[in-house]
Amino acid sequence: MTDDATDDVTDDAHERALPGLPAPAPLGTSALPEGTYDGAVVLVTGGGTGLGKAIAAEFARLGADLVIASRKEDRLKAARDELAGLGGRVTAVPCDIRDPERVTEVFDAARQAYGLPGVLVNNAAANFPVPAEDMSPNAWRSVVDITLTGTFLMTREFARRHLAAGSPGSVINIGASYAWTGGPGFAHSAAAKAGVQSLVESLAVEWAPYGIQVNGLVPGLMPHQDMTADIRGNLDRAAPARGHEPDGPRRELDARQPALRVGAPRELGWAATFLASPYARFITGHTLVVDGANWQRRGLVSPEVVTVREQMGRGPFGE
Ligand SMILES: CCCCCCCCC/C=C/C(=O)SCCNC(=O)CCNC(=O)[C@H](O)C(C)(C)COP(=O)(O)OP(=O)(O)OC[C@H]1O[C@@H](n2cnc3c(N)ncnc32)[C@H](O)[C@@H]1OP(=O)(O)O
Ligand SMILES: NC(=O)C1=CN([C@@H]2O[C@H](COP(=O)(O)OP(=O)(O)OC[C@H]3O[C@@H](n4cnc5c(N)ncnc54)[C@H](OP(=O)(O)O)[C@@H]3O)[C@@H](O)[C@H]2O)C=CC1
Repeated sequence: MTDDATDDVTDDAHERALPGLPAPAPLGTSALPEGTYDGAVVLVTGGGTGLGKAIAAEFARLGADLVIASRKEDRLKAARDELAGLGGRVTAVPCDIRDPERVTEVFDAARQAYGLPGVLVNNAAANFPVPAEDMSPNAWRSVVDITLTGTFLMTREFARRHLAAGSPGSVINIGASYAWTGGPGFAHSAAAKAGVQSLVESLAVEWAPYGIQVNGLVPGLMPHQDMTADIRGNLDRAAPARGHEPDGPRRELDARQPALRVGAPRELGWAATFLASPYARFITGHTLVVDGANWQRRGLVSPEVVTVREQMGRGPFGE
């Protein structure tokens, strides 16, 4: 199984003789002992694509049985076959996390296959760039319902079942740093991710007495082949490709990160396997950011202001 991001420092970094942050360890290696997740069941929403699949892969390498859940059955099945090659068993369950009944069914299917998942990774989310003044009520609802309400429904079901069973569990919510900074052009997603962040802090306290950990995990820019056309288009506008390797490494993206490289999806997977492991049992209510310090990069004088409409190549409002 591959992950898409480059391990190399950029051409720009070479030109400027700066190394940037070191490349990650090779795909397929792990800091955790072999078999750390033997006998564990890990449920990953959106585990059929992108970062969710990369997270699922790292749990699988350490012995976990996986349940992956999302709406599109074809992608889920392809990912199931790919992930099964890593050792553990994998079950794919079609589910729209906005629907509480479907959410119940995912947990029923997981229990039937392997038992109650001990780890839940709330990775599924929705996002597309749109100026706020153009956003329809349904566009807002769709992103907030998937990203925030879906995360809550999954987490609530997970906790109810663990509370009833008297068993411990670990929840990891995948966030985004614009929960803290705001996300111009992504007002719906940024607001939803701020809500997801808040859930981490509320629920960690509420459920620690029962043995349930709730943590956040925030990826920086981690391009992958499953990125939606909308998000990819946004990146292309922000950092135009230099004209070759359309699906290859994007060195112009690397040059815009303090690390002088984007993140590799496996770097997020490694962080997730640590947070849910026996070596992180006193960590709860915490959000770990895996972004090479990109979100702290700002100054009193920043690049010239370009409105979201201009960034998106849209005309003036109302025309
Ligand atoms: C600053 C830092 C930078 C950083 C930049 C990098 C960002 C990093 C952070 C990344 C965060 C992520 O979550 S990345 C994850 C991205 N992945 C995904 O989004 C995958 C899932 N997405 C989807 O399935 C779809 O995109 C989505 C629309 C959200 C959900 O599908 P649904 O079937 O529920 O909804 P639909 O019925 O199709 O559409 C619902 C409404 O949304 C509207 N809508 C849909 N796409 C639209 C669009 N592009 N522009 C406007 N409006 C849109 C439709 O017209 C509908 O409104 P009406 O016409 O009024 O009815
Ligand atoms: N890639 C990046 O650089 C960054 C990503 N993130 C976060 O990382 C996470 C993964 O993003 P990424 O892998 O890039 O994006 P993807 O678009 O690849 O993943 C989104 C996943 O969510 C699933 N999903 C969407 N809607 C629903 C729904 N209603 N019910 C169930 N599943 C759903 C999709 O599957 P399906 O369509 O089959 O339902 C898909 O597998 C997200 O939380 C995102 O916000 C944050 C910052 C940066």
